[in-house]
Amino acid sequence: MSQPTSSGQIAAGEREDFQVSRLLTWLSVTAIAFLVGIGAKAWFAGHTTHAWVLWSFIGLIGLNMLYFARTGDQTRQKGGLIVIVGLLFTYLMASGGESNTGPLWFYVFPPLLFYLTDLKTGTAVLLFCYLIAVVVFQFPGLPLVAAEYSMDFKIRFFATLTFESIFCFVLEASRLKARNELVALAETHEYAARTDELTGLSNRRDMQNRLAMEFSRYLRSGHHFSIALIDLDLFKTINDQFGHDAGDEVLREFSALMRTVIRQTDVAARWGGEEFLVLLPDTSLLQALTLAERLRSRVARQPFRFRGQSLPVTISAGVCSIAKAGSLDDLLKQADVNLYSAKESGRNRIAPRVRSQETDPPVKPVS
Ligand SMILES: Nc1nc2c(ncn2[C@@H]2O[C@H](COP(=O)(O)OP(=O)(O)OP(=O)(O)O)[C@@H](O)[C@H]2O)c(=O)[nH]1
Repeated sequence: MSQPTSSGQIAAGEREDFQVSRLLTWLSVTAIAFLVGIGAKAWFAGHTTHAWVLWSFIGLIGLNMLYFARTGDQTRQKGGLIVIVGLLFTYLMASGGESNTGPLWFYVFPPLLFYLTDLKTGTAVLLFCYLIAVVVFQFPGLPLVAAEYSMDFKIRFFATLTFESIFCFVLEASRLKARNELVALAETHEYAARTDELTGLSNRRDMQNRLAMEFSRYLRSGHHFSIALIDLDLFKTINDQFGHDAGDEVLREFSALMRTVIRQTDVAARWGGEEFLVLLPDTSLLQALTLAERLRSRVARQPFRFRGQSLPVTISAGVCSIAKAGSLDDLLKQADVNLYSAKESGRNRIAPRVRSQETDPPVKPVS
């Protein structure tokens, strides 16, 4: 049987993906605008090669955006952006940028990295970038390394960058913790809103939604479905004779038994009090009657016990197929009429009756 599922969780995931995707686009566009600006500044300062290198990064970012627009692959888009930005910062560090201020751009990296990746990957990439920075700073004679920095600058650069990185790590860790707690809380509330507390089955509201969905599926594609409205016989007597706790236990035990009898795709709900509704997708009336009969006979044979006492539990059910009804209201009304008729004919039975149904003794009302 399908238990209440978390459709909200999927929607939240999609919303988050959409937000990250918007942020990536915004970041890419901002990076392009900056590169255009600082490239132009370098150009007018006479550093034409530097300007061209900066502008070539615009092409890489543009290609990354284009790739995402065509494939929708957000993971690769993130990876691509991190690699491009990493390369850009390495270049700025090795070349010194303008007036040896290139490494200052590195401060943009830690928050970006921790937001776009998880904490582990972010830390690993950051440590790798630190390593590159150490190599560039310590070996100014290496090919492609054109800048040389004073010892004071290097110490302050690493000290402030380390402080910023730790700060970003802690902030991102607490952001993730708060987010996960919120998601868990939302899931708990959503589950509670769809579930009957006593039995763990769907509640009436959830069942009404599912019935509406199944009915529109039927209207759209002609998929038939049936319902069984089930009522525990003389339940008031059980409560009166054995106590309310015994009644609760019967409701729980019956629900557990019903779960084992119906299919994964069927949905069982507590419709109210001691009444249950089972939705049987892609099921004809005859198949639904067979299932209801199987459930009835399992309940009749199952020994229900509470604190050492044996409880007399049987069920009656009214079954109806959508093929016999013009609307959902009509379907529910007909199932109710059938349930009434099962009760009238002596309880512990299913209506409408088919010849194959077993005949267990009817339940006698206790006066
Ligand atoms: N223990 C318990 N009892 C409940 C709960 N919800 C409803 N009931 C009881 O279920 C009983 C239903 O009684 P009736 O509607 O008279 O029906 P019945 O005794 O089952 O008789 P028939 O339906 O005619 O077979 C009432 O006594 C309600 O108090 C519940 O959550 N727990």
